[in-house]
Amino acid sequence: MRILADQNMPLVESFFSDIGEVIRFDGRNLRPEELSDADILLTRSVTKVNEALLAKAKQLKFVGTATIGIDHIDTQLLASSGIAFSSAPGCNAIAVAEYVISAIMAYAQESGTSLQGKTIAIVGVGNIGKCLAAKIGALGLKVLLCDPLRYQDGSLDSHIELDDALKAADFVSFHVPLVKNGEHKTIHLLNEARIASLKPGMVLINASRGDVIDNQALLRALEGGQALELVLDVWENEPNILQSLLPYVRFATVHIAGHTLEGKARGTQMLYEAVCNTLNLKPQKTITDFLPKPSVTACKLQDTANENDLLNLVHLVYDVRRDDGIMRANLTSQGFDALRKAYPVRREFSTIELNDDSPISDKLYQLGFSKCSS
Ligand SMILES: NC(=O)c1ccc[n+]([C@@H]2O[C@H](COP(=O)([O-])OP(=O)(O)OC[C@H]3O[C@@H](n4cnc5c(N)ncnc54)[C@H](O)[C@@H]3O)[C@@H](O)[C@H]2O)c1
Ligand SMILES: O=C(O)[C@H](O)[C@H](O)COP(=O)(O)O
Repeated sequence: MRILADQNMPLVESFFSDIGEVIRFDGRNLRPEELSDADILLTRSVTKVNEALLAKAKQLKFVGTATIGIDHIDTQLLASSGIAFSSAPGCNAIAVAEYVISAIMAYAQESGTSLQGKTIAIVGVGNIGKCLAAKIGALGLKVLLCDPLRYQDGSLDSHIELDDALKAADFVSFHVPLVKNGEHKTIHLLNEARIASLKPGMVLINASRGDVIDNQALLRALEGGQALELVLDVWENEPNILQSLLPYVRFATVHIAGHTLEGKARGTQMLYEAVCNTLNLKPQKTITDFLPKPSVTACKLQDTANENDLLNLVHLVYDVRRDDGIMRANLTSQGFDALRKAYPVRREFSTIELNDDSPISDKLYQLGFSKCSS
């Protein structure tokens, strides 16, 4: 069994070496000939799986992407070709939610803004949006949910129209899939007219897909003096992004919101389970067999702990400004993809255990920190 796997996918050898020979490829430059004798193809988001790529595949049984987004995969083609397919729904939802939390707290700290009573609109309330909504109340933010599809199918009790959310909220965070056609298309969901309608000074966060915001229209608005705060993890036309946006962005990162060690490893595990299912094998391994122990695993909170300590703990685990600094310092010399490949280790809040008897313990648990096991 020949298993082709993206070079940026962790733990493939650990999970798959009992199933077949693992051959690594460069995700942006995979050639159709490389698939001629492949049985399994494991990608991340940068490989377009389409008719041209599969032209020479003769024995492909399974295609998997260790990501949540599937806009790079022609799923209809796979179905009509009898090739099993799996993505990794929710694998990095916690990582993206923690990215947004870190960014909002860093913004509040830098601007001297109190978050108490401020409003966040979450656009797209699937795995990530729900995860974020469950956590963000710990910061005192009021949550508005915008997801017409989930409201229509009855899985959401409340829904605010996007145009109303954009005028009302203090923070707007996008968590929609990239959909290019149809009634609920999301390409340029935030178009020129909607950008013009944004509440002045609003904090706009995009960790979904770059094409959800018209980047050129955004740049024109900013150059024209529109007052906006921006947190951008995703960009139109990655890896060749519109660099002239950068000076206007408070926190800019190279599409790494989902890149915790746990988030990426969960993606690989989910594909391992899907391949086992396709091949009628019993899965034997989980990420806990392979993930390294974090360097900090517990903190002791005193009864004097306060909101400042909450901020410090969040940023002890993950401060988005580390990644913003890396992007600004190295984008021109190293390029977008190289920075993604060399992404430093990042762990999730849950890797830290905290005692339950401090004034901020419950809020930190809500954000995702763990309770002391002893
Ligand atoms: N930056 C990153 O590193 C990163 C990581 C993971 C996922 N993502 C992106 O985030 C997206 C969302 O992830 P998810 O796990 O929450 O997906 P999901 O499929 O669980 O949820 C997406 C939600 O968006 C809703 N939606 C669709 N069209 C909408 C519209 N026009 N307006 C409002 N809501 C709409 C859907 O009804 C659904 O509830 C992914 O598709 C992916 O592109 C980015
Ligand atoms: O959709 C996703 O899951 C994310 O966008 C994913 O984290 C993208 O990362 P990549 O596959 O490009 O490493």
